[in-house]
Amino acid sequence: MKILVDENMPYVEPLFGDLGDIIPVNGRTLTAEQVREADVLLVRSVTKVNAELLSGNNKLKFVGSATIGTDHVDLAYLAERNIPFSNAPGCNATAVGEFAFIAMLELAQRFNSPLKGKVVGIVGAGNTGTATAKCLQAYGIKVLLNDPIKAAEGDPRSFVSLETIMAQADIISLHVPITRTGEHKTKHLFDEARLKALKPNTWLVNCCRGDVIDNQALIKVKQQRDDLKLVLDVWEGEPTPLPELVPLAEFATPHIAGYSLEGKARGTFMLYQNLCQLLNITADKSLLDLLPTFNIKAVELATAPNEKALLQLARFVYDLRDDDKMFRNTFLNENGFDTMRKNHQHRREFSALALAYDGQSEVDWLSNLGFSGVGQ
Ligand SMILES: NC(=O)c1ccc[n+]([C@@H]2O[C@H](COP(=O)([O-])OP(=O)(O)OC[C@H]3O[C@@H](n4cnc5c(N)ncnc54)[C@H](O)[C@@H]3O)[C@@H](O)[C@H]2O)c1
Ligand SMILES: O=C(O)[C@H](O)[C@H](O)COP(=O)(O)O
Repeated sequence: MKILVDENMPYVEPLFGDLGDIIPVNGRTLTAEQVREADVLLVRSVTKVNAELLSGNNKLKFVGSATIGTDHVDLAYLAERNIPFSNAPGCNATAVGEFAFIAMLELAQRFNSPLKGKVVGIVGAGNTGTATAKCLQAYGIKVLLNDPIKAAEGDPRSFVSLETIMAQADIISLHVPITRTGEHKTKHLFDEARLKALKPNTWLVNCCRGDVIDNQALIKVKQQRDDLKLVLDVWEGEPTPLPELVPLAEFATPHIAGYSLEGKARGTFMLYQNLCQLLNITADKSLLDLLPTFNIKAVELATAPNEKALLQLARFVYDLRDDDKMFRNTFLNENGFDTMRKNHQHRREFSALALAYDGQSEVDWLSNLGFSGVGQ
């Protein structure tokens, strides 16, 4: 069995090695010719999976995408050809939630404006939005959720309108899929009018898809409004963001909010489970065996951390400033965006770091935030 795999998918060999021959490919430049003889195709978000790519292959048994988003996949075409497909919903939700939370802590430190006490509006309350809310609520932050689709489905959480978020939130974090049609379409959900209407000193965080914000309009508005602070992980026109926009963001990264080692491993693992199920074989590998031990055994806390100390703890796990600096220095290089993604040293999630402290109840919130070992 020929298994064609995006070269940026970790842990393929230990998981799929027994199932067939693994052929790593560049997902961005993958051609129909390369795919012609594949039995299994495993992609990430940069591969357009459609008739143009697949029509020359009549033996494909499975397509998997180790991502949450499916906007790069023509699902109707796969269904028409009866080619089973699965993605990996939730695989990198914790990674994105922690990324957004850490970015907010970094902004708070940079502008000497504590996160504690602010109101955060989350637009899109699915896997990544909920993971972001979980971090914020663990830290005692008031969160407003906007998700008209979930609200209509009867999700029991409280939801507010986008207008309420615009009026009340100090920070807005975007977690919607990109959709271009329909009542709830998200393409340019933040257009010029909405960007202009952001209340003074709003922090806007985008870790979902670049085109949810009109990037040209964002440049225009941001040039007139220094009070707005931006965290941008995703960009219109990836892998070529508008060069004027990058310097306008406080933190700028090349679509790596979901790049935790755990998140990427989970994505590959979910595809492994789905393929095993399809082939009717037992999935006997374990996700836990894949992950290396973290390089810090435990951090002993003498007191419950204040916000500054919390950021220090978070930086043990992920120092966003490093990725931001590297991105600014390299995004204009040829293939700079993709090269940084390919060579990215995936960070760990909070759960990799064990904390030790004597008075458990004072730091319960740290385990709710995801750190392990607190009070054990
Ligand atoms: N930067 C990254 O590395 C990264 C990582 C993971 C996911 N993503 C992107 O983030 C998106 C969200 O991921 P997820 O796992 O949370 O997906 P999800 O499907 O679990 O949640 C998306 C939520 O958005 C809601 N929604 C849709 N349209 C909306 C609208 N107009 N207004 C408000 N809510 C709306 C949906 O009802 C859903 O609950 C993905 O589709 C993907 O594009 C990016
Ligand atoms: O949709 C997703 O899951 C994310 O956007 C994903 O993490 C993007 O990473 P890629 O698949 O491009 O490596």
